[in-house]
Amino acid sequence: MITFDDVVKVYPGGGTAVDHLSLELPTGRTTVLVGPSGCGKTTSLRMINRMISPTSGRVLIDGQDVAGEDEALLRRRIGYVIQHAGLFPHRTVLDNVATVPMLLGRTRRQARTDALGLLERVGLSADFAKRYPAQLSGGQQQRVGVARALAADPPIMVMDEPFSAVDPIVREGLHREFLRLQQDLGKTIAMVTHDIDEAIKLGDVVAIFRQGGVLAQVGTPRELLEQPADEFVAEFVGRDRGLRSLSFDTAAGLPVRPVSEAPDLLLDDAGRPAGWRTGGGAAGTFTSADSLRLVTDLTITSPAGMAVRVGPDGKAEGVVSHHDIADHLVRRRETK
Ligand SMILES: Nc1ncnc2c1ncn2[C@@H]1O[C@H](COP(=O)(O)OP(=O)(O)OP(=O)(O)O)[C@@H](O)[C@H]1O
Repeated sequence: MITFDDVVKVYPGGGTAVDHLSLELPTGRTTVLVGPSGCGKTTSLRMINRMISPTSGRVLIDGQDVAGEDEALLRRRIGYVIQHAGLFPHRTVLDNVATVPMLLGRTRRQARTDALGLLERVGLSADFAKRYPAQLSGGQQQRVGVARALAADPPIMVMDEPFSAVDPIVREGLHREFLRLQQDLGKTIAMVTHDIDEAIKLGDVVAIFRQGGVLAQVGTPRELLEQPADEFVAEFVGRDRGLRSLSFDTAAGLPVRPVSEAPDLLLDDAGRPAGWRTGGGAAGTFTSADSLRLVTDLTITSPAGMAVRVGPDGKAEGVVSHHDIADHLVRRRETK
C-alpha cells in the first residue's frame, strides 16, 4: 500500500501545490488521481518515487517512509510511464525495453528475450523490435513505454497521463489492453489523468482533486457517481452520472416479462430471437451478466422499445422495456 500521510507541497515562489493530502492507494489495485489542470496531481505522483520531496508529511510504501530509502533502489521498484512515452530516440524498440533489465544485471540475451515477450504482451509483434521510436505511431510508442516500465517487473507503477497523447480510438484500444494486463499482473498503480471518463473506466479507486491541491473525494467509481460529496464532484463526474452509474449494475435482478408479451418478436425454430416483425433489425439481446446500462441502451435503440434476455443457449427468456427498467430503478432506490 502507498500512503500519503498529511502531505503538503509548497513550491518556492509558488503557491500550495498539494494541501494536507492523506490518501491510501491499495496494493494490487489501480488508483487514479484526477482533477482540473494545476490541482497537484503530478506533484503528488512524483512524491511517490521521490522525484519531488514533500514540504511536510510523509509518503510511505508498505509502512516505510520513502524519504529514508535509497533512491536508486526505490525507483527500481517503481515503473514510471509518462505522456509521449519518453523513449530513447536513438535506441531500437527492443533496446528501449531491454536496457533497464540489463542495468539490473540480466544478460543481454536474456534481457532481449524478455523484452520480446513484454512487447508481445502489450500487443506489439516482433516486427516492431528493430524499429526506432520515430518509426512508430503515438499509440505504439505508448505501448513500448508501458513495456519498458514493466521490464524490471516492479510491483508499483506510476503513470502520468499515459494515454493522453493519442487519439480517442487508439486510446480505447490502450484502455482495453491496460485492463487486461492489469488483471494478469495486479500491480499497485498510481495514475494521473485529467479525464474523468478514463479515471472511472480504469480506476479501482478514484481520487478527485480540486484547485489548490485539495482532495475533494476518494472512492470507487461507483461511489463517486452515486454519492458525490459536493457540487464540485457532482459537476466534475458529469451531469449524466446516473446513467453512467448503471454500468456498475448487472441485469441479474431485473425482472423480465414473458416473451408472449412481445408479439412483435420473431423467434427461430430453436427459440432464439431473430428480429422484430415491424421496424426491422436484429433484436437486442442481453444476459443476466450484462450491465443495466447496456440493457437501457438496447431498449432505447430497439424499434419495439424492448430488449430480450437470452439464456446460455441463446434462447429468449423474457423481454423488458425502458419503462420496466425505470420501475426497477425506482423500486431499488426505495428498498435501499
Ligand atoms: N517546479 C515548480 N515550481 C513552482 N510551481 C510549480 C512547479 N511545478 C508545479 N508547480 C505549480 O504547482 C501546482 C500543481 O502542479 P501539478 O503539475 O502538480 O498539477 P497537475 O494537477 O498535475 O496539473 P496538469 O493537469 O496541468 O498537469 C500548479 O499550480 C503549478 O503551477
